Amino acid sequence: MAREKKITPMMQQYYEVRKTLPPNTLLLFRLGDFYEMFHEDAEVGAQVLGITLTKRSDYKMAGIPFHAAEQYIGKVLAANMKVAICEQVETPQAGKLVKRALTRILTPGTTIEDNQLNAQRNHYLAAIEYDKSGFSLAWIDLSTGEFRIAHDSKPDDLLPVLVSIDPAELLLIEGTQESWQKQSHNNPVFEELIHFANSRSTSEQPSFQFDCDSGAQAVMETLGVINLEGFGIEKTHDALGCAGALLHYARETLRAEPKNLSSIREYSAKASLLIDPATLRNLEIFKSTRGLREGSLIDAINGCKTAAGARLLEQWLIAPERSIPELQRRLDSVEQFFRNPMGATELQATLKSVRDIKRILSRMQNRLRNPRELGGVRDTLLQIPELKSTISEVASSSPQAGSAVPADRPTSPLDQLLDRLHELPALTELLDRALKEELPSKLDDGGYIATGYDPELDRMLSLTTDNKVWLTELEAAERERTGIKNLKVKYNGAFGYFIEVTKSNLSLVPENYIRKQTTVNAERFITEDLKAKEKEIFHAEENSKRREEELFLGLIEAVLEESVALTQTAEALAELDVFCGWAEIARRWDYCKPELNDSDVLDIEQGRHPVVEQMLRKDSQGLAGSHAFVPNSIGISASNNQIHLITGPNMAGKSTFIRQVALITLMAQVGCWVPASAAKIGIVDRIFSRVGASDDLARGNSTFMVEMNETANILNNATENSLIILDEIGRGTSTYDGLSIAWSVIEHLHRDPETGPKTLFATHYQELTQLDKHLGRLENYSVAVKEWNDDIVFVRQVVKGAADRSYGIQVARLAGLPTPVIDRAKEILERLESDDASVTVSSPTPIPVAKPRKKIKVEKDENQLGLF
Ligand SMILES: Nc1ncnc2c1ncn2[C@@H]1O[C@H](COP(=O)(O)OP(=O)(O)OP(=O)(O)O)[C@@H](O)[C@H]1O
Repeated sequence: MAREKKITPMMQQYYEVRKTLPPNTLLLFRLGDFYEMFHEDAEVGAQVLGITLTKRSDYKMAGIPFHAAEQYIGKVLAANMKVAICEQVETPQAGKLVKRALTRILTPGTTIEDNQLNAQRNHYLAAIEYDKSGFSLAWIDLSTGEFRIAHDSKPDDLLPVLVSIDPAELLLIEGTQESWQKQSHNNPVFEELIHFANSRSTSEQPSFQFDCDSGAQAVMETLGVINLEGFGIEKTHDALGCAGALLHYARETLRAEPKNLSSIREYSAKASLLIDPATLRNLEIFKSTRGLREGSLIDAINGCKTAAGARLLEQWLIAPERSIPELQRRLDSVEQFFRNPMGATELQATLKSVRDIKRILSRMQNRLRNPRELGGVRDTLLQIPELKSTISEVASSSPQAGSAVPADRPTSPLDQLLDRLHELPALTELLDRALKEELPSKLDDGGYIATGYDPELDRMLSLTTDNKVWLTELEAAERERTGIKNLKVKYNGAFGYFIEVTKSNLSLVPENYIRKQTTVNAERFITEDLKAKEKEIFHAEENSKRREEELFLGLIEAVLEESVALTQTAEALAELDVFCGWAEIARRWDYCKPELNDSDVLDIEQGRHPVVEQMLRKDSQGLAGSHAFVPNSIGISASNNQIHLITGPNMAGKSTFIRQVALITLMAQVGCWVPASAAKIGIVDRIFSRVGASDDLARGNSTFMVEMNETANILNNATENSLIILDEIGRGTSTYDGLSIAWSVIEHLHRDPETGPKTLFATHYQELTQLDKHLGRLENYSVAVKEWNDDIVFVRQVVKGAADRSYGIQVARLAGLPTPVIDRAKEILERLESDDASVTVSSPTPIPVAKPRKKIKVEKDENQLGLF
């Protein structure tokens, strides 16, 4: 009979913890100064972290030093895996098994450690449920305490916000992904959801965790309220199930209640400007088509000096507004700083020394505390009085820069900001008095409480310093007594304090020295006196360390008592940062304050593309602005000139123009000033785009399929308050199919006799320009070029009227196509345009007999047009 292998008590402890963990989790098991992984975890860990795999008795092991654990954990999370931390929870004693406990599970969406978060970006964990009642969504940022829910019967209306928040981790009900796969056939919503789930860490959870009633209960308990009315949320809100799932997951991973959640807000698609996922990508709102921040709108309009400011900007772009009063408040606030550049610059300089209070608070509330972050609270609070007085000065100065400050000033849009900035003098004074100037980042390092703050600590510390003096004196005295000139009193972790005598002096060692250790060149001794003193020193050090930690916890408590005021202050600081940044960008790039109204008109004078303009300026450094952006105006209204059909040569600037109109509208609806000389923006409910040809092979879609999916989405969801930009629709298929689709799309958008979504339609189909004769609200525009001999010069000016030709061959020549190819193309074009398929052109290869271009004649036929 095989003898059963005996498991050591420590490994028993390990297996107990290991069996409770969720799948895809690596267990880091603390053994002294290392976190060890065993068995399969060790194999996976060694591979993911690039560390050595070793074998101990009959199991595999891999370890990482505990002090460098954070960087290794970051790598595991980046590989979309979870990390469970099992710590030693008592001081180890020889011969006794040390107690261990699972203290935390870190997952991609719940980590709150500073070095695992991107300071400039929000870090969300989201839960989704999609059933008969519609689409429910909840998301949480444990690193800041933001908590939101949303429900909509139309999933299309919540996809924009889901894609924009870009959660690091997603919770779904068990079996969800499989059911989405089954339903995805030709259903763009499911396709988008599958793609979305595949591109991030996803955990499927049992369905009871998504139960609405228990979700409501969990939310109330976590927020410490008896109902949710104070947050404007019904107890029966459909997304409370998702919210409950998030809380359950957060509790499981933190191994405690999340302590930094104090409110929950509902996101309403109806109150927001919606930008569907395709348009977010096409307009390069959060990242460029190359997947980088550089080249995106958010990058172009980010003038923030603090990470919290950058995160607020992201939140505002995630949910652009439709509420004019809120947008007006933002625009007016920017104006104050725009008109007071000195004040704004001063504020920005001060903001640089402000710390990320929201994230610091979240960590403190969830038991991750260190002296340096506590010092961050102090350093920030110390700036508040100065910040407030500068803001007051800015608020007091009249809109005309340089004019006198009125004694009794009228209310200012900045008053609201001032009210939310709390000085908290008592807490500031306490932290200032209690903490040293320079602070360690680890609590264990000690030495962070200032001298004079606590007499008891000072007494204990003086004991240890006195003891150290005693040791120096002992060294001098023993040298004197023994005559050993190089005798040293030293310390190491294994033996504590000892006297070291080199081998050559051993004959001089007195009798009371007790030999402890021999090294290559010396012997180490102790004495009774030295041991007694050592005990005294250790005792004093331990006591002072304990006392210091007690004081530290007292300070943390004092900070947490003010967490509401501190959170408000942090939020106000973030706003201040966004406003000052926008004012600076507005000055640097000559932006204007848009006028907002609820009309159906967009009226932009001398508008520019915010990103292309900045790129051109960068590229033209040293060329005295020879590549300056050419501004263009537009006046478009849903009830008057609803559809602008824009033709013009390749490379003329059609796409840039239609995108800039969409971006300017979006910028106005987040409250930012806009790149134009004047702009009147009638609030829009949605921006749609069908731009460029991008295939989506990863999702199994061809270029044309993507194009048609996006077009279908637009036609099904656009309202008369929407803005649509369509770029070369129909180009992904044969000319006639494409032209016919483009044509009927225009007719469809124009079908209502009174009004329709404002549409900018860029096309190379010259035939469409004739539609203006029959569609009353369609106008032709073109991007002008100048002809010079056989060449063209781009002037980038949008003018009224249709373009006469495409100049594709001239542009191809500019692109460097070989001359014979260009000449041949011209020949072919002439033949095709001659309408005569029978003409033989002398050429190396016979020209394929193409179907001649049909002339299109437009005839009035009630609502439809005739094709001949
Ligand atoms: N108003 C402008 N001022 C200066 N440069 C511009 C302007 N508009 C466009 N450009 C430059 O011209 C380039 C081509 O513009 P764009 O892609 O908009 O042309 P297009 O007419 O849509 O071309 P195609 O029909 O081939 O797609 C842009 O990359 C940009 O650098």
